[in-house]
Amino acid sequence: MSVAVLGAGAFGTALAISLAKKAPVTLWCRSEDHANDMRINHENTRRLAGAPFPDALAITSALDDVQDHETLLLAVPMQQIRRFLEENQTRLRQARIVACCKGIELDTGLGPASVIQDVLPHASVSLLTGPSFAADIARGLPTALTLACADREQGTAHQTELSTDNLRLYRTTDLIGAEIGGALKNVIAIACGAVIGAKLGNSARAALMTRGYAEMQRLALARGAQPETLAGLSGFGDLALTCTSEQSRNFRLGLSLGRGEEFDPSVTVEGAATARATAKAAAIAGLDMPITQTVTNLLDRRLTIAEAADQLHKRPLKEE
Ligand SMILES: NC(=O)C1=CN([C@@H]2O[C@H](COP(=O)(O)OP(=O)(O)OC[C@H]3O[C@@H](n4cnc5c(N)ncnc54)[C@H](OP(=O)(O)O)[C@@H]3O)[C@@H](O)[C@H]2O)C=CC1
Ligand SMILES: O=C(CO)COP(=O)(O)O
Repeated sequence: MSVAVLGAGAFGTALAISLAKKAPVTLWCRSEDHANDMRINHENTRRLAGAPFPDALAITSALDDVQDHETLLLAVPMQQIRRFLEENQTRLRQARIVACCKGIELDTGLGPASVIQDVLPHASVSLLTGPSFAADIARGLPTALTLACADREQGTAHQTELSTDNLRLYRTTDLIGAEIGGALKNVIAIACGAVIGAKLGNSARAALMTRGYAEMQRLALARGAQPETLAGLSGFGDLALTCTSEQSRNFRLGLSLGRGEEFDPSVTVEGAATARATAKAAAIAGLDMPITQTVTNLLDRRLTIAEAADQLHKRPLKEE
C-alpha cells in the first residue's frame, strides 16, 4: 500500500495520522512554510493542534513526491477542488483518487466525485465519507465510514487499504447517494444549529432532522441514488452526528445565526455554499426543498430566524 493525502487541513491530517499507524503515508500541503512547521513540530499546529505525528508520516509540499503513490486521498475543501485538479491535471490524469470532502459545487451542482470525473475522466474515483470528526480520528477513537466506488473491485481494494483497527469502512457502489448525503447533512446541521441558537428547542431540531432527511432523499432519489445509501453512514449517520454536536463547524455556524452573532469567515463551513448550490439545482429540477431554501435565505440575511421558523411552520399541511 502507498497512500498520500493531498491537503493538510484538519481532516487530511487526521486521516494521515490514522493511516500512518498502519503503513507509511505522505501528507502534502500547498505551502513549504506549513510543511516546515509540521516537520519541526511533528504536529499540524495550524489545523489540528494536539495530535502528534507517528514516525511513518512524511510531509511534503512538492506534488512530485506524491504523484506515484498508489492512492491519493483528496482532502481540500469542496469549492477548491476543481481548480486544484485543473492546475495538476497532467500529474493526476490516471491517478486513483479518493475524495474526502463533502459538498456540492456552486457553479455546477456536482458533488466531489463527479467533479473529479469531470476534470480527470481517466482517473479512478472513490469517495470516503460519513460521521467522523478529525479530532476523533486522530485520537484513534472508534469510527465507521462509507467508502463509495462505482467499481466494486476497486472499492473493495480501497476498503481494505484504508480500514484500520479504529476506522471501519463499509462499502457501496452508490457514489451519487454517498455524495448527496454527505453534502446535504451539513445544510441541515446549519438549520439545527440555528434552532438551538435561537432557543427553539430540541423538538424543533428533531423535526428539522427528520424533514431534512426527507429533502436529502428527495434530491438523491431524483438523481438515481439508492434509498439504502441515505439510510447508511454517509446519510443518516452523518446527519445524526453533525446536527447534534458543537464539534461541527456547520452546526456552530447555525448556532451563531440563531444567536445573532458573527461567525469567523475563515472557518471551513461546507454547508453554506452547498445550501446555495442545492437550492439552485432544486429550483431547476422542480424539487421541493424548503429547509435548504430557508438556510440559504438565512445565510443571505433575507430572513430572520423568527420569520424562517414561521414560514416553515405555515407551509400547507400535507401527508408525511
Ligand atoms: N474536519 C473534519 O472533522 C472533517 C472534514 N471533512 C471534510 O474535509 C474537507 C476538508 O475539511 P478540513 O480538513 O476540515 O478543512 P480545514 O479548514 O481544516 O483545512 C482546509 C485545508 O485545505 C487546504 N486548501 C484550501 N484550498 C486549497 C487549494 N486550492 N489547494 C490545496 N490545498 C488547499 C488548506 O490549506 P492552507 O492551510 O494552506 O490554507 C487547508 O489545509 C471538507 O470538505 C470537510 O467537509 C470530512 C469529515 C470530517
Ligand atoms: O463532516 C463532519 C463530520 O462528519 C465534520 O463536520 P463539520 O465540517 O461541520 O465540522
